[in-house]
Amino acid sequence: MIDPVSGEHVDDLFRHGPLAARLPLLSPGSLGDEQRAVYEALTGGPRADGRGGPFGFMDGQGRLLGPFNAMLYSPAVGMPLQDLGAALRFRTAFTKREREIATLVVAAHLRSDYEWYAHERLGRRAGLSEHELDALREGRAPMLADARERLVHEAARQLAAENDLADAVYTEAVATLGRPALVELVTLVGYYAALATQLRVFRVGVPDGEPAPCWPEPGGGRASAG
Ligand SMILES: O=P(O)(O)OC[C@H](O)CO
Repeated sequence: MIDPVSGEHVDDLFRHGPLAARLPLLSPGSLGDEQRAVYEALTGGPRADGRGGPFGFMDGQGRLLGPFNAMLYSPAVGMPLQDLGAALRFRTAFTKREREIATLVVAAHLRSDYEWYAHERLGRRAGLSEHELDALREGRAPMLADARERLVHEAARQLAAENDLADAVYTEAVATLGRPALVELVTLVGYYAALATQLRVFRVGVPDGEPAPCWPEPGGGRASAG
């Protein structure tokens, strides 16, 4: 979409401002007790250990990047929010590929640069191929041999695009995944949509020095990365 005043692509506007211009990064030394507890849950929890992932969520001064800085501003919400994210990352019944397919569908649908940046790396580590990642980034269905993965993709796509599931997909999801996993999937889509909204509102981009993803133009071309 073109901004009528500046003539720039609106999606690109979010990339050009200084990182976290709207929500200054909080230094570890400035945190109160409740903020410190959230900080320690994030930096001492599963995201930070060997299973945590290959993406940057802390800068050289120990300040949190991505959606995690915002969690410090409201520890009352930030603490359960980070724990919900950890539950979705580490404690569901999904395979890593299934989880990252669903997450990347949301990131691509909402064109969330940081979310894509982080989960593209997690998806690659979970075994998603470059073809599969390209298809997900471009909003296409990847060629998935596994029936469960195809269902996770279609359900996540429908949830992200329509905030609902049609009866046919719902029925197939219950039969294939089971009700507990379907509850987890609906929650996962809502969680990453919430983070993507925060990232957008607070103008949080990818970490310094990392390339932003190339989103497709509405007509089928590629938007330039900022
Ligand atoms: O809750 P996580 O661990 O998936 O982290 C948030 C993402 O990295 C970015 O949206």
